[in-house]
Amino acid sequence: MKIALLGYGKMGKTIEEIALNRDHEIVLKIEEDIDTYEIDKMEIDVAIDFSVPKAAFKNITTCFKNNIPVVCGTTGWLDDYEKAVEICKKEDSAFIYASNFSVGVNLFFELNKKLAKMMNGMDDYAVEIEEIHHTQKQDAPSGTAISLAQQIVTENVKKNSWQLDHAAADEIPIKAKRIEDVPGTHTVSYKSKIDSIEIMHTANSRQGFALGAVIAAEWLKDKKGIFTMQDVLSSQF
Ligand SMILES: NC(=O)C1=CN([C@@H]2O[C@H](COP(=O)(O)OP(=O)(O)OC[C@H]3O[C@@H](n4cnc5c(N)ncnc54)[C@H](OP(=O)(O)O)[C@@H]3O)[C@@H](O)[C@H]2O)C=CC1
Ligand SMILES: O=C(O)C1=N[C@H](C(=O)O)C[C@H](O)C1
Repeated sequence: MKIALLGYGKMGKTIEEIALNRDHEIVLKIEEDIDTYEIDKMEIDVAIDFSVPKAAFKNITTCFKNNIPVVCGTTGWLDDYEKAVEICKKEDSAFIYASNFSVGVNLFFELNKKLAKMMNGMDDYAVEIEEIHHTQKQDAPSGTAISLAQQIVTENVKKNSWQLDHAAADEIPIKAKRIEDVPGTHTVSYKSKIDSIEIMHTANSRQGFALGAVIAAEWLKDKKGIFTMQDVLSSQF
């Protein structure tokens, strides 16, 4: 498979290593404005975007306009997600966005949904999310923490949204910590005077995110439409 890497930082480099080990070819590495590169003249099977929040929307939609399917892991640009989906549909292209491509985190998401369903109505417990990432991270809270919060909101009748730090009664507080070299740790806790319940996912490296993104790209290559990591994993496991 011929892969274009949109973003060649920590994740782009880890994805390259995994893609080469799985016999794919990296035909393009983009590190600046996508218009600088002549992607319309290139043969690309799939693009994988792990860039920066301000570049993701343009990168993704430029690929759709050139009939290139896109796997996107960049976080912090989701105000434009629906617009990207519309453009993908109009161009009859293919798209997967996931706040987290690791298989472990996607299992953790399922656990989070189950626990949220069980805790709905347990009013003595206060729910909170904490995420810890490396100090270079541009966005806060993390995309994964937002996904966890959205999953809880779907299950909990008393919570309508999330808020960084100080939350109102109908909001889930998210604490974002930045500590050097941490790849990504997420904790969901329910605390009462009597006891606490916590679930936690700790990434030990970036390998899990990168492997998940390459698996998603292999899955997406010849498809059309809008998909999620759940679609990918339910067809694999
Ligand atoms: N969904 C998931 O599973 C995961 C998502 N992420 C997300 O992926 C993104 C990238 O993370 P990470 O690799 O750690 O970040 P890095 O900062 O290491 O890499 C981002 C790269 O994008 C480059 N870049 C800047 N402008 C553009 C542009 N216009 N087009 C393409 N690339 C550009 C940067 O170049 P320069 O440094 O020169 O500006 C940099 O090399 C983040 O949003 C992060 O939250 C990370 C891990 C997992
Ligand atoms: O920036 C990162 O590094 C990560 N970003 C993603 C997020 O915002 O959730 C996923 C992972 O936690 C690493």
